[in-house]
Amino acid sequence: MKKCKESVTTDSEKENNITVSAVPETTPWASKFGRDVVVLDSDSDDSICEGILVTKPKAWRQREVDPDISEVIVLSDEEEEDKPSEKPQTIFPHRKQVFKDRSAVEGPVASWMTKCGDQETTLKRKPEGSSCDSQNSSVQAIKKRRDSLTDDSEAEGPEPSWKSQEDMVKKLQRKFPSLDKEELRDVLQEHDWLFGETLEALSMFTEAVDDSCLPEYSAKEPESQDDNGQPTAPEPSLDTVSISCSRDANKNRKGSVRGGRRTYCKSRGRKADAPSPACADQSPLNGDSKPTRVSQRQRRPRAVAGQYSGSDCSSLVSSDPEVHSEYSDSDKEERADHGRNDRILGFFQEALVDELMLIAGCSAKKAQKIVDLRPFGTWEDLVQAFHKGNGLSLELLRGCRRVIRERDVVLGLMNRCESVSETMTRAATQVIKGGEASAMQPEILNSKFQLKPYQLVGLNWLVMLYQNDLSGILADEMGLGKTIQAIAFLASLYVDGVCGPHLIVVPASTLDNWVRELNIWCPSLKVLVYKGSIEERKSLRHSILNKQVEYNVIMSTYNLSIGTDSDRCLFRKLELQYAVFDEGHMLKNMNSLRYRHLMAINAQHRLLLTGTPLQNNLLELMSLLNFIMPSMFSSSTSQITKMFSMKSSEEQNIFEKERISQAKLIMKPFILRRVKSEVLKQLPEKEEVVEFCSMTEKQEALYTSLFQSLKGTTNGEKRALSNVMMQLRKMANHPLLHRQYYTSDRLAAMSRLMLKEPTHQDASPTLIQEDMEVMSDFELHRLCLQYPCLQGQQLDQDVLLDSGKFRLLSELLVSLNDKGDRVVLFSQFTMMLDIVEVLLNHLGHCYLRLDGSTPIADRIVLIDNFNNNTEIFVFLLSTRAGGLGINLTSANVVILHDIDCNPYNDKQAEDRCHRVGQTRTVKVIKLISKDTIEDCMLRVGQKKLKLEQDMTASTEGEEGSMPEDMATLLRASLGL
Ligand SMILES: Nc1ncnc2c1ncn2[C@@H]1O[C@H](COP(=O)(O)OP(=O)(O)OP(=O)(O)O)[C@@H](O)[C@H]1O
Repeated sequence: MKKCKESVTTDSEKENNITVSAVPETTPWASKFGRDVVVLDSDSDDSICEGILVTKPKAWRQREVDPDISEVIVLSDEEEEDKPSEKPQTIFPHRKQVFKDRSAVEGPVASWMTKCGDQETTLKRKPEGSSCDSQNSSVQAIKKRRDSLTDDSEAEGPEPSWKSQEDMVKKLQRKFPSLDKEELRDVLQEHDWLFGETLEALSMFTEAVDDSCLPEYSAKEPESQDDNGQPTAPEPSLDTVSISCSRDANKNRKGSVRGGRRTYCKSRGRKADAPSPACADQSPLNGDSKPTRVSQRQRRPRAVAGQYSGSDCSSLVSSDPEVHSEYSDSDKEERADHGRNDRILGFFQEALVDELMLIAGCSAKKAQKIVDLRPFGTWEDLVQAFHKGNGLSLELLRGCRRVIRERDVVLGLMNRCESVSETMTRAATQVIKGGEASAMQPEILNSKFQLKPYQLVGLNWLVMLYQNDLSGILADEMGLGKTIQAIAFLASLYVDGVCGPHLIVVPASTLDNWVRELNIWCPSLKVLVYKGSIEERKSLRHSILNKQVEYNVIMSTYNLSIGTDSDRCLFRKLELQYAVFDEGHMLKNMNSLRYRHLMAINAQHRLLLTGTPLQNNLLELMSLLNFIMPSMFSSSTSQITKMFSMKSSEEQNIFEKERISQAKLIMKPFILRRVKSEVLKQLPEKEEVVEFCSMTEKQEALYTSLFQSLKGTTNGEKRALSNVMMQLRKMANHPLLHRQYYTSDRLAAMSRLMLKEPTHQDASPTLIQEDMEVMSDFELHRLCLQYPCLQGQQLDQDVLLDSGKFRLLSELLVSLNDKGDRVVLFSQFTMMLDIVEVLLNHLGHCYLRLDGSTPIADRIVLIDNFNNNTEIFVFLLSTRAGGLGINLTSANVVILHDIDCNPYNDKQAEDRCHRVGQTRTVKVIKLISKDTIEDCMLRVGQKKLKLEQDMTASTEGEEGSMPEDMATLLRASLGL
């Protein structure tokens, strides 16, 4: 073997991005085993494996105690790189330590761990009887960390415990029965869990009711009904709700519902006296002066009232004379009541089944019943139809109003976005009229390089956004040169006298590459890299704040820029012009702590760069939009969340399509996306091949037996299923990721042997065995290589190489090598990469390796080595560490040893080779273990990719016909 550089032994795998989604039983895999199948999905927060819960802090915080979980490993929500590594003290130091007892980690405590970056707060396995100490010490450690995190006066206060949060939500729900739990949780979160503030803010909602109204609004059927289903007892009416709400609203017509957003305004430094996000609607783009959000909420329904045709309708207004006399004296209110009922009537008359199902409590069956009962000529007809006999209740009418209100918010947002689009159209027309001059690249850009036509378009688009005081998302496909366009844009600002300071936040793995590109493309921009140890950063902060360093651009990573209170404080204080976020899809979760911290960065404008803006659902896209334009979106996040997280019963029906077109409309002004096939015609092809590998006989037997043993244990429980999936995935890839060769008897013998090692003389063999029991065969094999006393216990080479994928891979690599191809090979599992190394050594191939444990400084060196030294045949990369932002155009073959549950992660990985600079056809080979869980993952992944296609598809007839000339390109890119 010719291993070109010593590979680093990695940490145990971190499959911490897993959720479960159901796969129809009809899939071949499912039918083969005759059971429900779920597939792990990369966006979840945790996975359970063999009773060990591997979770993220947020998920753990939200998790109920699960008796199946014996141990907990809490990972960070953050990316795995560039965190200070706290090496655990274990019997086998390379293994991750675990919380022996989950009760040692309270939800909120765990949540604080997110703030500590990626430090895996873990416990040492201790002899029985001492576990208590360990638990205490872990709690101490966490508490200590928690304290240290709350030191900074500018830092947010600690979040209350999960239980207190729940209590607050419940209390609010009693007060605001029309709002659902998630919505209330959102608002509480935005108000930093200050109950009083939240209550005050919520009181401004038109839907607020006081406690005295509560019994009336409980969501239950009327006590008794007459033959027509009409309530015989006084029934809480929809309008009663609105009337008492109006009272609250009238009292509080001031400020924003989400006063918590003040935090944002405060953090915006120079914009501190600017209007709150809601007020930012008063942008020059929206010529009309905007009402406060409260009044917006009240007006919106009227603005679109009449959308549904209604006939003479009597309202469900309460017959209570007191209520009536007190509030119904306003003609306006009355008209509103009628309008509202008209719309409800119209909705029930016209909505599709899926739309009806948006109403809380409206099942598919009920929705179908409503459709069958049509037409409803009048309001009375409708009310009469909603009775128990029909399986319907009047509660559905109230629910309908909520749905209409949510739609109105989204509609209002769409209107605003449309108006922004119009302004952009005007600006684009001017750019086009400006001709060549507007298309030139900034003179301070290195003249050795020429921006490509579409990159000039991108540059102009960014300039237009800036001129219109908007932020945006440059979402070109991976490898089209987003980095370069962003640099060109900063250069153009510099030429126009806007010299910074700007901040560029990037994943650790791409930091050095960015610095290099900045230096090459625009040496005039002075770059300061904000990284290093806590001490080094402290000194940097001092220099920055005392203006002792000159710079235009500060470069930092996602973790370091918000790693500690002091880091966060720096970027809240600095008055930045632009904050650029590379791989902006990292901000797809608006509930994450990272999101909130980054949101607090004090920048006039934000620019997100991402090649995969839309990964799982429209909601993630909304999260990105909200990040860049909180002024536009923050008032609608709850509604948007609901609107875009609704599941439709049928795939791609009219309703689904409508939502996609709504999302398109909303994002249009803020997102620019081009794909390679449209703009980079000279780029060589990318060929994709799926290689279905039969498992080896032994592997197949093990897989089936594992499947059988897992079969009874799941009971359909989602979490248990995720455990099953992970175990099957491992087996489908390589049996050594499990443990079966090292039986318990063998481990008992080995643990006694271990006492011969000077390092383990005083250890307890029972504990050693206990530690060994949780290791995989491959880890144990490695242990045997490490300790002389275990020599002779190693696994044989044929066992190490016994996997279906290896059989195929061996042949494949030989033939690729013969052809002079160069390969990058990705795997999700670092341990899998370890085993692939064994194969490469066996075959004598020269290789390099990069994964999460590779020091940041070494990464660019490794990448350069690979790109420059054609002797190196294979580059092994973990999908997570090596899949983002790096350039490996010297390779022309990408092998995905195992696919990701999120196909966009695979796409990112593939495009390390398929990008500007590639001269050969790129072959992407996906290895799939035949008749295993991987089959399903592949299918589900393909489905997911469809959403992106739908979102980015041009209108009919335009596809692939994008012309190359500057003006038309610009028009087409902007969808004008
Ligand atoms: N106009 C150009 N001339 C020469 N080289 C270019 C040009 N545009 C881009 N490149 C090169 O192409 C490669 C890909 O560019 P870049 O890294 O900016 O793409 P990206 O869209 O940011 O990719 P990713 O989404 O993967 O981060 C880089 O090596 C870059 O230097």
